[in-house]
Amino acid sequence: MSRRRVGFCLSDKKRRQINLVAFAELCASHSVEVVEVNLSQPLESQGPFAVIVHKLSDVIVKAEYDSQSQQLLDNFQGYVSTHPHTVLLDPLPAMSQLLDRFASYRIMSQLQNSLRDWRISSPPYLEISTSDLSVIQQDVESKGLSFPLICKTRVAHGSCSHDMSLIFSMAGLSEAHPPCVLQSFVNHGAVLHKVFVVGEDHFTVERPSLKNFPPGPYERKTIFFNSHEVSKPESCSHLTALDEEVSRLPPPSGEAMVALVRELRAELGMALFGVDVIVNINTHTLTIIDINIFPGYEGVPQFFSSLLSHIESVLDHQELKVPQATCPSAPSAPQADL
Ligand SMILES: Nc1ncnc2c1ncn2[C@@H]1O[C@H](COP(=O)(O)OP(=O)(O)OP(=O)(O)O)[C@@H](O)[C@H]1O
Ligand SMILES: O=P(O)(O)O[C@H]1[C@H](O)[C@H](O)[C@H](OP(=O)(O)O)[C@@H](OP(=O)(O)O)[C@@H]1O
Ligand SMILES: [Mg+2]
Repeated sequence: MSRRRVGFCLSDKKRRQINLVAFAELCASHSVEVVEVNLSQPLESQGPFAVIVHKLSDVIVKAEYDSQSQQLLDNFQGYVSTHPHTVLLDPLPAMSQLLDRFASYRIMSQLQNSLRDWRISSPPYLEISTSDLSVIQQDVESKGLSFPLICKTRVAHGSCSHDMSLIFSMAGLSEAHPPCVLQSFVNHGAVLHKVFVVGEDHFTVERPSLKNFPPGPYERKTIFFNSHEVSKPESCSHLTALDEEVSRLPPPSGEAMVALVRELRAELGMALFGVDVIVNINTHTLTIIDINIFPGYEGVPQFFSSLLSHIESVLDHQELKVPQATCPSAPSAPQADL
């Protein structure tokens, strides 16, 4: 059995998106064995694994309310804690924090301090846990949020996590249903810059995005939309078509993206993530609006080669660190709970 065995644990949607057979063939030519992990079977008998690449966000979110998903997660965590040399891409605690927009927006907000020289910021936002309208309105006022506001669910993954709304007035805040975040909307000319990170590499891809709106507040009905209607490569709707032509803004500089990705890698401790950046049409400030776990990497033809390169660097590091345990067979002392 190859010492360089890599397990893949993907959601059905992700499995349809990634041609794992083609990736396994590429890996085989580099003496890396790719194995699909069946989460509903004991991992011990499917292992050993030097690395496990996974997107368990579905399971983690469902485990909150579904015992079968909790069982799958326990099965996975049981294997991980008894195989400390198996490297996860990415670690479960790091992934879990990005499932919560309260946590990920705190990270984006803190990044402003270390990226100030690069004129990289993130919009003012509020964590909403109350349905008391007067409290929400006071907080919007006191925290200096500016209308329009974009309202997003606290949970950042799963079926309802992409349903959002644009709120234009204080009265419209009655449609902000907790737990959610309110984030100042930043006019950016309907162009989104998706930064896809794969280990030491990153790739920036332009995407359609929400159009500009006049600064508020003003009486206008709340607009409800799904983010997957506005920022996919083929997205084209009344929400993404500019009402008036604006001069195209220069894209974020390569150096600024290098600085952003370096800070995010250090902060998150992750290898597979995406960050959404827009350019403020008034200040030309680079504005971080979202961080994603293991995104789709659509528009990144180098994804497979970059992923393999990162996996090989992890395997080489393991072989340097623990030569005999690259592909651990004997479980070691259990690790602290995740
Ligand atoms: N503060 C903001 N200012 C302006 N536009 C925004 C802002 N936040 C989000 N948007 C717009 O809404 C879209 C979806 O927002 P966001 O990326 O947070 O949602 P999401 O569901 O996490 O998206 P995905 O998971 O597909 O990246 C963005 O691509 C952008 O077009
Ligand atoms: O267009 P992208 O690659 O950004 O689309 C991603 C999206 O950003 C989110 O990361 C989705 O993940 P969830 O939030 O978990 O739904 C990705 O869905 P996935 O099922 O492919 O992981 C989109 O690809
Ligand atoms: Mg996004």
